[in-house]
Amino acid sequence: MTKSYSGRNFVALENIDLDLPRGSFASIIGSSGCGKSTLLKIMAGLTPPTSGSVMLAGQPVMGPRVETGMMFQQATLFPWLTAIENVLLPIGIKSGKAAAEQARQRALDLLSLVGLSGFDNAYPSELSGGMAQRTAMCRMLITDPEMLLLDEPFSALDELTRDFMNMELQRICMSRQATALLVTHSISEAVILSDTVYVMAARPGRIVKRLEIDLPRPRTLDMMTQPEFGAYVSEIRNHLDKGAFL
Ligand SMILES: Nc1ncnc2c1ncn2[C@@H]1O[C@H](COP(=O)(O)OP(=O)(O)OP(=O)(O)O)[C@@H](O)[C@H]1O
Repeated sequence: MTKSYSGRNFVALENIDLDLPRGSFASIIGSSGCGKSTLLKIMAGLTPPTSGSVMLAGQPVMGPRVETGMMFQQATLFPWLTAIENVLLPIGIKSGKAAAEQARQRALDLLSLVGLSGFDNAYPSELSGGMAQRTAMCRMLITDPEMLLLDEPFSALDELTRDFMNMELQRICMSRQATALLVTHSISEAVILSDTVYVMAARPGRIVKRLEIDLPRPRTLDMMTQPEFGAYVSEIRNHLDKGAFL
């Protein structure tokens, strides 16, 4: 697949070929501007590729689909809706108010799954950054998507909350057999979560390395201290553009 931005006569993505088996977790890591977000938008059906296509369960992706859930760096909750109203929003938009009401218990279950029992009626201004991202995670999961597209979802969180959320994400993906594609700037996050890490380089945006991470599941945070983990981190670092990471 390729993507050019015609107005700028600019090749944002060149010869991108990703294969994400059902239930697998892949990460994309690369320097700023190498096209990671563009790739995710194409996968989500938010923008078309210039050539090539995206297939989801054998069907071409022609536009946004309910089978695909997305999360971004910011929680992007509506401030005038409570946590549970935000979670139910995708159901309301897709199937109407009555369907959203019927899904209420499922939304409560999801909030409880991510440790937000009792916060269903809280407004976003009453939630911490981590709690807001957990609410956004519930909003993504309420439609039971097969495919999760995650654009640096936890990068604005402190390290402890981020580690916790990453382990939650793994647990949810494993229990639902969801397929996930994560964009991240963190090498260790990519290694601890992924079955496959794709390293991208810029101008034009392309994949320069595909690395299989052969660590057992479920992954645990203490694996980060193991020599195999360190070896994966070093290998990825070697393939990244010099100076792209601090
Ligand atoms: N709508 C657009 N029109 C023209 N050029 C664009 C558009 N969107 C992105 N680009 C260009 O495509 C390239 C890739 O952008 P993209 O946002 O996908 O990169 P990224 O790897 O996600 O960057 P970052 O890590 O900084 O978020 C950049 O050079 C950007 O300027």
